[in-house]
Amino acid sequence: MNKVEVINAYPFLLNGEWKDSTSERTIEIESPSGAETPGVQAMTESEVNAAVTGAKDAQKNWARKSFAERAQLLYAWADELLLMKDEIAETIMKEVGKGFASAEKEVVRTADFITYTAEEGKRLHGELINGGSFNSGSANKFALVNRNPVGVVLAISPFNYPVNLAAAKIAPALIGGNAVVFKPATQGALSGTLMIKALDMAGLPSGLVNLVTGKGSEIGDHLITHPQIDLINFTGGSETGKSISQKAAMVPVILELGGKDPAIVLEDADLDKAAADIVSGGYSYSGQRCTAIKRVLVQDEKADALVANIKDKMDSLKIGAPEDNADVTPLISSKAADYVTGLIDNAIEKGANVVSGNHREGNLIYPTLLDGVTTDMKIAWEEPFGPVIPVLRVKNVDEAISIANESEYGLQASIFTKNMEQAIQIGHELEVGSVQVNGKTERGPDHFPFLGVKSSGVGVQGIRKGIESMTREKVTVLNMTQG
Ligand SMILES: NC(=O)c1ccc[n+]([C@@H]2O[C@H](COP(=O)([O-])OP(=O)(O)OC[C@H]3O[C@@H](n4cnc5c(N)ncnc54)[C@H](O)[C@@H]3O)[C@@H](O)[C@H]2O)c1
Repeated sequence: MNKVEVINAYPFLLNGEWKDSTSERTIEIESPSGAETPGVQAMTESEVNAAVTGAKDAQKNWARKSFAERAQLLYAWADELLLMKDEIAETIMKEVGKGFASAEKEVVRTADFITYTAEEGKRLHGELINGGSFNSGSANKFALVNRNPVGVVLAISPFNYPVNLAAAKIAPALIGGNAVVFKPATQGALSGTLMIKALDMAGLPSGLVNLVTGKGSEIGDHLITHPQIDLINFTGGSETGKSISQKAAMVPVILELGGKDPAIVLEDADLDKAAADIVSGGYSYSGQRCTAIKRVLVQDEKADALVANIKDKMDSLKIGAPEDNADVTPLISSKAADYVTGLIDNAIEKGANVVSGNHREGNLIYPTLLDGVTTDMKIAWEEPFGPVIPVLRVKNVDEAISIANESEYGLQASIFTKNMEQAIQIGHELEVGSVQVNGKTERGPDHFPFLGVKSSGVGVQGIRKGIESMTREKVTVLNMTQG
């Protein structure tokens, strides 16, 4: 392979070669903490076309390989990633403002994800169905059901886990026999490029994964509507996701979108545990997580005690620079910080009490706790993607369920109670993909199924489900000669 050595802007990988764009345009990456970073190439439409057609060609050979052969590439990729752990973690830290220790964890988790995916792929054994088990069927018919690749997967990832959420699309796609066109988020593209460099070092066949860089708003539509894209696997905001799914027409989509995950705290809850989980679930990485706790619904009787407990625990949050491993760091952009400030201001205007926070230095928003939030405030419904938690006091369980379900989102929900039976009953009522009983909302471990309903997504991921979602069943019917 050629070396990735351009200083001003990273090259992209197209059909086995690291290249600069003929557009001679590059895109600057603005570091949230003001660190110096290179940019990425603004690819032209014809380069994007070459990425898709190159992937289409490479996929044919790859699909002929056995699961065990495909797994070898993934094992080697995981090894290379770990060798590059420090370099990638430093890039994540600078590019998206994540604390160094968390960035390192992201790389290690990604290597684990890739290795597990290789193992899981080897266990896709297919199925044999006997026709005689259907009343009017025949015992002389057998269906052999195998999983075949869909073809070329377009993987579009968000900024917040630029390595993990990208590999969570690429690895299952590859083990399933697909090729991938990978478009990272602009902030996240440097970490994404290094991750692909590791894959290239691991022996990636030419064209099997092509890297496309450029602004989503400029090349996104061209990519999504490209006739040789066979499946779109997107993680990002709900509005972008909805627009992608409309434009994709008959092309299957997997969408992991926004959330407004509630922590529902019942009167018998262990308040200390609930408060600790709300603080880490709501404020870590400044709340820039799809599964961050984004609202608290607490029964009136326990609200004062819970709010006081959360406030106490917020004192231990480290606020500042990603280089110092702070929990709360500057938000990804000034636009993102303005949005969060707007939500806080709207809540205060409408009568919410600031228990803690509401202080801003540049893009750094101090962890903010708002009490007395009511359903006429924007913060009750909108996803801040920042370090602010609204507390809504409810009369009873029914009101908590009703407010939880009124949201357009349905990613996850937490229920804190000692009554398991009640937790399970409430869980059944909640319109979300996953319910966490006595734990914060979070993704993973990565082999658990992961999905959102309503505006939070379409399709299921989580290692095995991800492989299944990016392959399709192929049925071969054997009609045996009658004896
Ligand atoms: N459900 C999940 O698993 C999950 C995980 C992480 C983040 N998210 C969500 O992602 C959002 C934050 O991430 P973000 O700010 O990077 O999201 P975003 O929607 O701004 O961008 C996501 C990706 O889409 C690309 N994009 C933008 N416009 C496009 C277009 N017109 N066509 C094609 N691609 C386009 C971007 O370049 C980026 O790669 C939050 O809403 C968060 O909840 C969801």
